[in-house]
Amino acid sequence: MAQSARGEPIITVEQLTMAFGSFVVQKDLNFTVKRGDIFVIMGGSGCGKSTLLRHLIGLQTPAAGKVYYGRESLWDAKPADRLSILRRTGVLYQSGALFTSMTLAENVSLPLQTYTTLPPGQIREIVSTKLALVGLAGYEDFFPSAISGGMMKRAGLARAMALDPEILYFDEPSAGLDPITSKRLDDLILQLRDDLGATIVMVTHELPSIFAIADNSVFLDNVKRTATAVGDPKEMVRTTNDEMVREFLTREGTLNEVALPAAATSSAASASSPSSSAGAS
Ligand SMILES: Nc1ncnc2c1ncn2[C@@H]1O[C@H](COP(=O)(O)OP(=O)(O)OP(=O)(O)O)[C@@H](O)[C@H]1O
Repeated sequence: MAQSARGEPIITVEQLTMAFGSFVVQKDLNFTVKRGDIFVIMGGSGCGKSTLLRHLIGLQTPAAGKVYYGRESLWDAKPADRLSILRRTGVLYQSGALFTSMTLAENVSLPLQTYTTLPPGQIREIVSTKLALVGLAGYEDFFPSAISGGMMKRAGLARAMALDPEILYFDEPSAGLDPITSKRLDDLILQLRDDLGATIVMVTHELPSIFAIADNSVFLDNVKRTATAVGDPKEMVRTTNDEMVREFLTREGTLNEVALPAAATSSAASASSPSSSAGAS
């Protein structure tokens, strides 16, 4: 795909239906991810967030509908073309998914060894650059068992970035991290987006993260089994008429912790109060 400017559509999902056999997980999904955005896939447990991620990264075939990268339809492309589309993406799995018997340098070098013919010296150099980008300079020879959970996530991130992807996918990056480490990871994700110009698509239900770093999002409703809201979550929390979306975005105890505009906080708080909820939708 030709390079396009920030803000142009990089992924377009059209009328996507996802199913396991006759069990429809989500139907008729429509949304666009713009280049340079941090896009969040959100929704309650079991609504299909990970399944959607699997459709976007080429691991699961749609029951119906399209996933476009630029103008190329991922699932209509020939296998070799699909592979070259997916080569432009990197994935950070929930656990960090590092190989425990390999050092951090060996883990990060894997995609480079698998997909490039670069000489070992150059691979070592790239690996050190990527580890430095995520704050792990000097940790090349450490094994995953010798570092913390947050560091493992960052090493996973360095590996996801090894091939300089245009799009980075994160599956619940903050899962299992304490709030401070999680906030640092958010800052790192923002910094990487700004420095590298990458587009980031992230599955998460961490409200502080969602409000702090998302530019855009889709909300998957696990009862209606379709997307009931698309947009910037900071706007969504103020403007939604959907009870489920509002409940998700104003979960008790979290509104005070996130940096919402004052108007959003008061509107969301009043919307969730018993007196106003009757007219909420
Ligand atoms: N391999 C599978 N076969 C059949 N059903 C599946 C399979 N994988 C997931 N499901 C079902 O599909 C639905 C969506 O699952 P998915 O893991 O995508 O949800 P999720 O939103 O990521 O959940 P969570 O927030 O709990 O991680 C669930 O009802 C799940 O039980």
